[in-house]
Amino acid sequence: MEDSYLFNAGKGAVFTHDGKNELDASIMYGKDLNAGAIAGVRDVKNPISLARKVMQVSKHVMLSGEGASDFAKSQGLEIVTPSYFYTDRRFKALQHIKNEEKISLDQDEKTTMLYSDPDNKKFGTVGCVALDKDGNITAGTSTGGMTNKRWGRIGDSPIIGSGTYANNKTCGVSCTGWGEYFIRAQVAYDISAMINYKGFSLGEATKEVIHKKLTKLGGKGGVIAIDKYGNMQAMFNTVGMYRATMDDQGNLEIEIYKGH
Ligand SMILES: NC(=O)C[C@H](N)C(=O)O
Repeated sequence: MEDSYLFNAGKGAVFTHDGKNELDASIMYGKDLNAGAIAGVRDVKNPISLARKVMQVSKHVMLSGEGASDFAKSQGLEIVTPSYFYTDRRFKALQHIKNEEKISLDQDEKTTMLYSDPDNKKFGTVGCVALDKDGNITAGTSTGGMTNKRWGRIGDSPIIGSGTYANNKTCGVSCTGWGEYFIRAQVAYDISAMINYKGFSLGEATKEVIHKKLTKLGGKGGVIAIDKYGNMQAMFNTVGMYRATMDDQGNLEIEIYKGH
């Protein structure tokens, strides 16, 4: 999905205020709670592969910027020129937001960042949660962040517990949405904690965190999640969220708007 220009991750990522693409990603393994994350990377073709290397090869959990790129090179990952990530559609979205910013200077900056970009209403971050036959859960998330971000802004996607979390005892979660709120609500970890400490089902936990906690804060977005029994859940408070599930028989379901 990072290689598809349609999603806000890898190729097709949104633009920063300065017209650059800065990529964030994270991955977590539920068996041993090992995790890897990278933030603000500009030249690594597949950010999620780099996050995975951080998890598997380094002693660290999170690397950022040029240091993360240096580590990618040392691991032989594919490096691209920053222009590889460019797409017209995303660049136009940045111009659109900047124009609106000029028109409505009195508007709250955060509101402008989110709502004046039509594409951003669907966010477009990519995420994956999986349960294997041995009961191991993995969660991963990759994103370009939010259009018009600046000052090295980092969202929830590379933050373990906010945008990504996995624990074999409970569930795996990957988030998309307005990152600042997902960080403040610790969305991914909180869903796992509700299952762990309160005995909630996956459905109850995702509903509580998205429709009560996050919504009350004013946050917009959603999660995909899978629990240790293989139950799958997509919960969001936006109009739609592109998602697909596949069971152990290979049955594929693809949905965009609210479920039936
Ligand atoms: N597109 C997204 O989902 C944005 C991401 N959650 C962020 O705030 O960086």
